[in-house]
Amino acid sequence: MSQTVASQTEYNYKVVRQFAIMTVIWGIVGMGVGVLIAAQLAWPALNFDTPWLTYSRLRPLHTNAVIFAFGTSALFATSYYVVQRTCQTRLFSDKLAAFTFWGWQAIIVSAAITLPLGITSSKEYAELEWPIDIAIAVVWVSYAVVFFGTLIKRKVSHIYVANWFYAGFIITVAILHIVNSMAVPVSLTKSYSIYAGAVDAMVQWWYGHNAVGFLLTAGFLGMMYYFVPKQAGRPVYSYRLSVVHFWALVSLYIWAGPHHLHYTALPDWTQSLGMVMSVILFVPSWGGMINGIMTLSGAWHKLRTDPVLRFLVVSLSFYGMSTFEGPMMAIKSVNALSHYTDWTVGHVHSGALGWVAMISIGAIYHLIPALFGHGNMYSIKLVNTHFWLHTVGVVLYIVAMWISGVMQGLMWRAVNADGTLMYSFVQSLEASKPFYIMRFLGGVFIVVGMLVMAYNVFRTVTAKSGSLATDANAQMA
Ligand code: HEM
Ligand code: HEM
Ligand SMILES: [Cu+2]
Repeated sequence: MSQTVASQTEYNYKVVRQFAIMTVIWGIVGMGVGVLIAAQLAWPALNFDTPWLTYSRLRPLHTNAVIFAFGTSALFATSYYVVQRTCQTRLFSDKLAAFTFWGWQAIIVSAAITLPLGITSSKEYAELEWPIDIAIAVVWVSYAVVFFGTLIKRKVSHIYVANWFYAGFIITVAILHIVNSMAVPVSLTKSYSIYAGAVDAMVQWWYGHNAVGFLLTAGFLGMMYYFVPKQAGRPVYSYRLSVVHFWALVSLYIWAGPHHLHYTALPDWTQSLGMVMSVILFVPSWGGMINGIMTLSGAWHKLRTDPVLRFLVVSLSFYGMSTFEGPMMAIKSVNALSHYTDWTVGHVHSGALGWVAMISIGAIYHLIPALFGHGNMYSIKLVNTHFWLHTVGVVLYIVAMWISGVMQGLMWRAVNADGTLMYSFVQSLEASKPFYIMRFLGGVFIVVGMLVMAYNVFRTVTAKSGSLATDANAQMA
């Protein structure tokens, strides 16, 4: 406890606390909207004939809320924490850090207002209109100044590998966002991309794919390299592997975007290049996963008693699964079946709910007690309950989408002896309905888990200092 007080004066934990709490809140909101749109797909009456409640407007609200509010708040919280701890110095500027917090929250609120109103640039994961885009660029550059400023004034000579991944994520997202958002405004709420045709599509998916590679992957690998060793109480399995797979990952990811544009007007050689780079990308991805999982060598028994560690390790298994599935789906003949189907949506959520959400949830469970002066969460049992609710939910979601996705792909390509289509599109929708209900149920499990987390966090934050057990095993027994 005294150590915590000392380090609180030395480090800026306020901004970390703020982002950590908002991670939980935006997680509930973003995944709650996910459950709503999942329900709309099963029961279309839930669109209520109201423009701002229609699926088409709420779907981007979901993706923006989970990626840029939930996931990115987790990245802000953990990167600000990790960079201070590993550089043994306070953040470069408290004021600028506070600006990134309030600025980012303001951007999220403006997204939550404009998207349901139907104000959109129509570029996936970059829907926000130009005034908000400019605000994002300003906040992001401030984030870079705080992060790199802190790295520069570090008190140790070495730069810990987690910071390499956070640094790669911060720089690349800035470049992706600025290049892809270049547009000519025609009014305050409408603009047109400066790119046209196939070039516009390629820029968009260079952005979209690398948002996955650098935000949803590299950033969270930074998280992995700090929180997995910490929670396991073991050093990183191989430091050399971490550096090698960092450089391999960043230099390969950037080429793989065309796998989103197979069989389009994009030149064929570009599609093949994207395919090959995606297949090779499997290697550094698994390098990272193996390095994380092997960090548990000698600490495997802790998985039995520590649900926080379980969140972190299971997230790595999902990371391995989605980065095996992704290269496979990038092969043109496989993509011919998977594209436009729910298989893609299943792949997305094994990455998003399995990898991104689980590693974030694990990291937040590690952070909350540390930030609020406790040895542990209010209830380890409730962390365990959350772990199972989330795991069951993700499995229901992914399995439902695999089945409906492959089924859709096969139904759409089935032909009769005379060459006519065997099934109408509506028949494929009817066949999908049970799986949409199954996905909805998976989502309900997950959101209930998030509410359990919110209660546990609330009780931890408001507990009298020193009143919570410090030994996880004692609580579990
Ligand atoms: C309770 C949890 C969740 C539920 C029920 C849910 C539900 C959905 C639904 C119904 C869709 C639309 C699928 C379609 O168009 O057919 C969707 C799309 C999407 N969701 Fe989620 N979601 C959840 C959590 C998350 C999380 C945590 C993330 C990211 C960290 C995420 C990222 C995405 C993305 C990127 C898409 C777009 C996929 C694509 O275009 O292929 N979701 N989600
Ligand atoms: C080696 C790693 C990976 C490769 C090669 C890969 C490849 C692919 C491919 C081929 C698609 C389908 C494109 C289409 O048919 O439209 C796809 C979609 C997608 N993947 Fe991955 N993937 C990888 C890892 C991941 C991870 C770890 C995540 C999430 C954390 C993720 C998130 C997504 C999203 C959000 C989409 C849907 C984009 C959209 O259409 O809206 N991917 N990926
Ligand atoms: Cu991609």
